[in-house]
Amino acid sequence: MVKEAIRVYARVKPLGRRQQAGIYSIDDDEKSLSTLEVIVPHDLADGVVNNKRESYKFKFQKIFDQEAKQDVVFDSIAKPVAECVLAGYNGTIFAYGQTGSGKTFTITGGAECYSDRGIIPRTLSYIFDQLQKDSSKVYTTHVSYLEIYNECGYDLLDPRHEASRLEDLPKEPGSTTIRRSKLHLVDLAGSERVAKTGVGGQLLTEAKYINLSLHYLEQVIIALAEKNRSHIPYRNSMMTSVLRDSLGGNCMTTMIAMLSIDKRNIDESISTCRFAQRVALIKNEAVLNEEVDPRLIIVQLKKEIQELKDELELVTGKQRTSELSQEELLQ
Ligand SMILES: Nc1ncnc2c1ncn2[C@@H]1O[C@H](COP(=O)(O)OP(=O)(O)OP(=O)(O)O)[C@@H](O)[C@H]1O
Repeated sequence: MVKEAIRVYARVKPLGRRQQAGIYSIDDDEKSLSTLEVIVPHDLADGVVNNKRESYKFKFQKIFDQEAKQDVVFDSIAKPVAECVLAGYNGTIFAYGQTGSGKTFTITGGAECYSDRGIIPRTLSYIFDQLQKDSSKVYTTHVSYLEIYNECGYDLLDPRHEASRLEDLPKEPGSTTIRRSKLHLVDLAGSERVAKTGVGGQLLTEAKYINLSLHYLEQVIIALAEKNRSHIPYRNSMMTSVLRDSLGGNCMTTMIAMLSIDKRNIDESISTCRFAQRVALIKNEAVLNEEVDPRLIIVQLKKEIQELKDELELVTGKQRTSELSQEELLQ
């Protein structure tokens, strides 16, 4: 069993041409955790004397700055998780942050050039490369691509694109393998509050669902970070039900906090960092998912029975039939 806290990384999205950077600094220590310091200057509109905090410091496993390329992010964050999955542990990587902070770019990738591909394509090709190299084992893989929209699940690999209930969505069972592991690569919805989005109609309904499911995710995180909490409210939303194992369970989990250091988005970035610090308190216990395969046991038992039958026939000279007698059938 491997007991370790959820690993929390941060990635700073490059500034757009018209954006102005807020004041921040990164203290990237190779040997220990990295620190992000965000400075929010006092606003004179709040009065000359005010006690608002000016400097906020947050610790991360590592912080990827605006220059960080996709291959570096994959090597540091996703490769170790893929290695664990190949060894038989469950793994999850999820990206959290406000709209436009780079979650999809990091998890799926950008469409402009091949080197912009993100964690999903890189992890899949890495896993399949490793499977091909290892001829000593038999591997079975199941892939599902799930979208949760307004509390309904959609299997994106199913051309019918119909809404499904959680029980009906494809699972990754792997029941014929001896070691089975699940890998979740998750791109969450934007984390900003409904009030800030200023939308109505269908978009408002969507924003409310997003807020609600992120709210339930937050509740689960808070409950998990508290010591001695016996009830964790996983069943409140589809997302927390799906991620149940990944959060506070049998999984090696990694979170990427996506930060936009544009001046206007500093408040949202600070709230993303606060959320990340709570997530970093959660400890998961990953166990090797090793089990005896019932199909292999049946094959082994059949072989043993045949050998015993042959032996008996040799000793008694009588051939035994496997057909049941009338008496046995009636029992
Ligand atoms: N590290 C990066 N380098 C270059 N471009 C980036 C980077 N991160 C994000 N972008 C670009 O910024 C834009 C917004 O990013 P993205 O769509 O990934 O945000 P998001 O957090 O997934 O937003 P939403 O919550 O709306 O899904 C995209 O055009 C994306 O290509």
